[in-house]
Amino acid sequence: MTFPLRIGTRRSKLALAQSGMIQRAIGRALNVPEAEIETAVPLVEIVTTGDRIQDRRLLEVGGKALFTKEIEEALLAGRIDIAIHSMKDVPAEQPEGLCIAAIPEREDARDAFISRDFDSFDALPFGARLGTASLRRQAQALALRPDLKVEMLRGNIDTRLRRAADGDFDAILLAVSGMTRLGVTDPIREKLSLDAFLPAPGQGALAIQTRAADIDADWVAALNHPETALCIAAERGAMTALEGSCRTAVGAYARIEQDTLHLTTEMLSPDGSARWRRVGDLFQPTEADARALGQRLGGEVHASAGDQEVDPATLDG
Ligand SMILES: NCc1[nH]cc(CCC(=O)O)c1CC(=O)O
Repeated sequence: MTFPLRIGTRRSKLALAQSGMIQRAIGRALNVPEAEIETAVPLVEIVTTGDRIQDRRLLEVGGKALFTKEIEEALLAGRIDIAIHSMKDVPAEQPEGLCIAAIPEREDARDAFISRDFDSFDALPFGARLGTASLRRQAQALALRPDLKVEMLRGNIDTRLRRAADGDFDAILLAVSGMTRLGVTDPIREKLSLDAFLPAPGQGALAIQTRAADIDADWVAALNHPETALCIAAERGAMTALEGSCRTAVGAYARIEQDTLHLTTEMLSPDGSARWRRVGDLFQPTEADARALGQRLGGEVHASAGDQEVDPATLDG
């Protein structure tokens, strides 16, 4: 790989924060002097169709692909060399010619409880208003507290935090990782348990996307965190089998302890009244083993949930 190594990024604060982190990590891995990083590993800002569209309904029709299309085109056309995505927003299949070359060490995978007036999820009063755009978080919250009134909360992290601070909701839920990367952790009142709020597949991890031909580039191995990659293989195996998307209440979380990978995966009905969960272990798995475990457990969950597929509601995250 020759310099410059151009990182394509959206202009959102979160995208810029994530791209900046990876820019510095690549600089360190390739021994680029601090003063030369901006020229050796430049950030190239790309405005996507998703960023341009103001109309919510059009965004819902186009889906998340609207936020990645121009970036992937720029990779394929050779205008940029690297793109960084939140793993949980990356679809199961990569476009022809592109790949996820590296997965850096995962941040905290938990969901955060944010509230102006209440210290914890359990402290919410009867009938409290909870803001989220995620069907998974809605279902998991209602499974514990069917009395809560779940309301749609859209927008970027700053917008959502402002609405929580304004008291538009009694509480909101966001990924700890996004807030940490933005450097705004003060509003977190509680980090929710991984068991009750089993995260979305890939939550807290980043995906480093390149052209398939660059998969063995020298910086790739330096950025990849093998344990995280194993966990993500398991979680995304489950996601694929569950046909998980932003429109289903699906969770999957894997961790490695003493060489053993532990995977939990589940699906819930949107109102949280039904929950199908499987757990499994593998000792010293390869990525293919981890993916196969995920597919098997996800397939079992999918089979148990049967026809009770969740309604394709207009929720995401
Ligand atoms: N659905 C939006 C989204 N996609 C990625 C993140 C940040 C968390 C991550 O990196 O996994 C968020 C915000 C959130 O869920 O709070």
